Formats: sequence, structure tokens, C-alpha cells
Amino acid sequence: MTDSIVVVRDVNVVLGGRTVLRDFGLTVARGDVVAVLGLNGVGKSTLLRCIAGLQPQTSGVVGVLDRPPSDDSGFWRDVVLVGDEPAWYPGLTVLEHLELMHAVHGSSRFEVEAALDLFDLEERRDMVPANLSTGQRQRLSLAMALLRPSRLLLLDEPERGLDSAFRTRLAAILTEYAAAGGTVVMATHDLAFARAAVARQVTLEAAA
Ligand SMILES: Nc1ncnc2c1ncn2[C@@H]1O[C@H](COP(=O)(O)OP(=O)(O)OP(=O)(O)O)[C@@H](O)[C@H]1O
Repeated sequence: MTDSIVVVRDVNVVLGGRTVLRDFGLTVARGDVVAVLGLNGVGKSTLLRCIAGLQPQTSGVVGVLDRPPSDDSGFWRDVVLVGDEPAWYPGLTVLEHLELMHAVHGSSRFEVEAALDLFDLEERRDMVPANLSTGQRQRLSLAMALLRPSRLLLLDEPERGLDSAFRTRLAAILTEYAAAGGTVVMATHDLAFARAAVARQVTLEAAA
């Protein structure tokens, strides 16, 4: 058992004949917030998908919580990924989405009403996701993710669609999550947001 939550060692990923990640390494300790920065197409989402076990590496080692990433329910109880494909239930309201998370995943850091408040969704509680704005939908995705008990949050551009005030609030939420023993690895294009989240910065360079 180590204190490392994520270990990526000598990882290469080749997609469509092109090397996206080359000999890449990263170690993330419990309580870290790591911001992965870099130009479009440099491989940030690919790295997150490798850590989540959704993108097999061509070579090298990925370890998460002392085991290889896997698709079993135990892995996904500890790890939450917020990417660009949120799974909505079209007939459920904002409140019902949060209640569902709470009912399925049990004890979480905060209650549903607190999540509505924290993510500024009280006035939208009876609306369905289709009627929310882009930023409101992103806040709902993040609220659902944070409502789940987890040890590792993988966030792909969590700032997407959020106004600057809410980016600042999200940075504080992530800092608190880490202070409580959680670990965050996120891809982002917003350096100010990364700094506000007190994130360690890792800049990906083009592999080719
Ligand atoms: N299935 C695939 N086949 C070939 N190339 C792929 C495939 N999937 C991704 N790529 C390429 O891999 C590279 C890395 O993509 P990735 O989405 O990881 O970049 P990113 O750093 O997250 O970019 P952005 O900042 O635009 O979100 C891109 O150049 C992309 O075109």
C-alpha cells in the first residue's frame, strides 16, 4: 500500500499511427490536485482516459489506488470521471438526478439540498437537463460527481461553460475535496482556475 493514488510510468499511446503520449510519467499523491495543461490535441483527455482505464496504453504502466484501472464496480466506486458525455435521464429533474445519485451511492460529503445550494441549482431544481443552459448542465454534472463518495476525481475541462464566478467557487470546492483526503486530476485550459484550485501544474508537450 502506497500513498500514491495514481502512478503513470513510461506510458506510450499510439492512436491512428500517431504517438499521442510518449514515455509519459506522473505520480499523484493522496490529497493532490493536479492540473494537466497543454494545447488542443496534445493528449490531455487521452491521459485521463488512460487513468480511467478507458484508453489502453500501447506500452507502460498505469496504476490507480494500487491496482490497474478496471471496469469493475469496485474501481468505479472509488473513481469518478466527468468528461464530455454526461448521462442524463431525460425525464428526471435536476433534483431527481441528485436524489438518484444520493440514493444509489449512499453516504456522501453533503446532502442533496446542500448540493443544490453549492452548485447554484436551487432555482432550477424542477427543470429537466434539456432546458438548462450549458453552464447549468455542467454544474449539474459536477454536483452529481461530487455527491458521490469517491477517492479520485478525473475531470476533463471542468471549467467548460462555467462563468468566472462559478469557476472560482469550483476551485474552492476541489480544494476542499482534496483537503478532506480526495485526489483530483483534471485537464484544463484555464490557468487562473488551476491556480485558484491550488493545483500542481503538469504541461503536456506534443509527443511527435
Ligand atoms: N481514435 C483516434 N484515432 C486517431 N487519433 C486520435 C483518436 N483519438 C484521439 N486522437 C488524437 O489524439 C490527440 C489527442 O487527443 P486528446 O483529445 O487527448 O487531446 P486534448 O489535449 O484533450 O485536446 P483538447 O484540448 O482539444 O481537448 C489528438 O490529436 C486527436 O486527434
